[in-house]
Amino acid sequence: MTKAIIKTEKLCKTFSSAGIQQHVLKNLDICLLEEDFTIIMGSSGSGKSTLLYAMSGMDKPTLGTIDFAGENLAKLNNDQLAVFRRNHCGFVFQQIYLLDNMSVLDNVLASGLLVNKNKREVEEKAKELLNQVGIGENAWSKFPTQLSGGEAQRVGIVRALINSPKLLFADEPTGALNSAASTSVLDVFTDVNRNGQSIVMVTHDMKTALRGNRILYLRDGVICGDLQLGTYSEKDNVERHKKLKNFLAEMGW
Ligand SMILES: Nc1ncnc2c1ncn2[C@@H]1O[C@H](COP(=O)(O)OP(=O)(O)OP(=O)(O)O)[C@@H](O)[C@H]1O
Repeated sequence: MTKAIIKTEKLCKTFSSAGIQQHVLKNLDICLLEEDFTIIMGSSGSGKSTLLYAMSGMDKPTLGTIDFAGENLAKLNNDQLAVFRRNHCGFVFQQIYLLDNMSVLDNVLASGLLVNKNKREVEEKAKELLNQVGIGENAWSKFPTQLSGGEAQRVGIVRALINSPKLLFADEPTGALNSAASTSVLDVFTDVNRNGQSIVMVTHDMKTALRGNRILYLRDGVICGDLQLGTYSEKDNVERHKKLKNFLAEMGW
């Protein structure tokens, strides 16, 4: 049976500013499964990024618990959380901040060596992953400013994967890319998920959402829809598109 990778119970997040409280996440009980490619959708301001940050331990919940692969995140102090994130989470954001003064390969190695001190092993893995996402040897010594947006994002994905995270978190990873670059980046996510990597991704984009096998819809801090789409395949895209479109229409998207 597939195991849960994340389980939240009564997860709440409230922001306070100028004496006003905003309840952004409201009593969320969510279970994400290993090897799933879960998509989080919802209108702007519904709490998607806040949920992603809470589940990854980047931000602490106001109330409730998060169990991440058997670890209760509430029991970890800030330093332990930082180590936990480094060892078990990968992050891909809309803007990829590669270090401009380092080559492509060194950017990836810098992250890998934080966890594994064996440079030969890390380098081998970095090269394998770079090849896997279509960043060939001729690009390894390039600097980030010499890359296209899509290439930089693919390097960002490799950097996020170098420490074999249990879960890859992505927040609008194709938001800044044109259509062709976005497709090549989505193909990478599809491939890594097919290799067993669990992914949870926030997106506003239907084409991106179609890559997931499960769609959670967040409205006003509450999960109000949960669609099983089945595993992505290039073949049944019309059917998937129809199913997702109907679901989103029901959600009032
Ligand atoms: N650090 C913060 N301090 C105060 N309010 C915040 C903070 N982070 C988020 N919020 C508020 O929480 C609400 C939800 O924000 P969040 O970024 O999670 O929404 P979202 O669904 O990801 O939106 P979008 O699709 O526009 O990115 C917003 O009203 C936002 O202003």
